[in-house]
Amino acid sequence: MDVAVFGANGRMGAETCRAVRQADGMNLIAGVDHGDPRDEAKNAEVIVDFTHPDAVMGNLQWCIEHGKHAVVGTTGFNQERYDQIRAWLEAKPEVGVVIAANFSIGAILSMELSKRAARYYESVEIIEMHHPHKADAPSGTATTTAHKIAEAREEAGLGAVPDATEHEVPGARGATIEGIHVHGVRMAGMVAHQQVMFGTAGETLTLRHDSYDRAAYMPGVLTAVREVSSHPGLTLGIETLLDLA
Ligand SMILES: NC(=O)C1=CN([C@@H]2O[C@H](COP(=O)(O)OP(=O)(O)OC[C@H]3O[C@@H](n4cnc5c(N)ncnc54)[C@H](OP(=O)(O)O)[C@@H]3O)[C@@H](O)[C@H]2O)C=CC1
Ligand SMILES: O=C(O)C1=N[C@H](C(=O)O)C[C@H](O)C1
Repeated sequence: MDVAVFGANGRMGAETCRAVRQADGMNLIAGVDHGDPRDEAKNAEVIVDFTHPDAVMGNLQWCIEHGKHAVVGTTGFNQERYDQIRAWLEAKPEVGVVIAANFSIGAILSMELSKRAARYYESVEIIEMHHPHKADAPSGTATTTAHKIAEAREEAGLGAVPDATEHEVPGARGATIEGIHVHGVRMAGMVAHQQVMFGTAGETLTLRHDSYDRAAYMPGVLTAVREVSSHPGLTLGIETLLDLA
């Protein structure tokens, strides 16, 4: 399988290029970075994107128009962006696009476990901690986790999380995503870490995941590269590809 990588010189792109080169049955035919022509990737069957929230939509439009399957790890997505991608895919129904905020198995399990735990706790908050070079906040993983928890809480009939705050320095309670407070830390020495804290009378539960090395993402990225052509349309997350959902 011929694979190209957009964002090839970046932290994740470089790791992905290494992983693809070493993977059985995969050839890295192009590594495209800022300023390089996308046409270098025109013979690829699958394109992996680890670029920037400002760049990824243009890259995806190009992939879909050129009939290329895409595996996207770049973050910064929202409903409007997903709707736009689905609209582009209407003209190319055979093309597969997999977008995952996190490819590491620990992060995926942490999101699944958070979804299961959500119904049992009146309180929940998310703390995401990353290296200081990250462009977006909150992280894509924290945003996705918050949406999953909010959905589970709604299904369970839970109301708003308890919070008596009346006086607040702006930002002190973090960002709010569907009613879930999300706090972001940017810290030298860190890679990617997340704590989901649940609380109810007399107890708390903390689900913590730590990524220490970008190698953690590669099994998930390679699975998505292998599977994307068998999943036409837009797939969000790799849970279904891993038989987890
Ligand atoms: N889904 C997941 O599991 C993970 C997702 N991520 C996400 O991946 C993205 C990249 O992260 P990271 O590798 O740390 O970031 P980096 O800044 O290290 O890498 C991004 C690379 O993309 C390049 N780039 C920017 N625009 C374009 C473009 N239009 N075409 C081609 N290349 C471009 C950048 O070049 P330049 O610097 O010159 O602009 C840079 O080399 C982020 O959104 C991050 O949140 C990160 C880790 C895991
Ligand atoms: O920028 C990063 O490093 C990461 N980005 C992703 C995100 O925004 O969730 C995945 C992981 O947290 C690392």
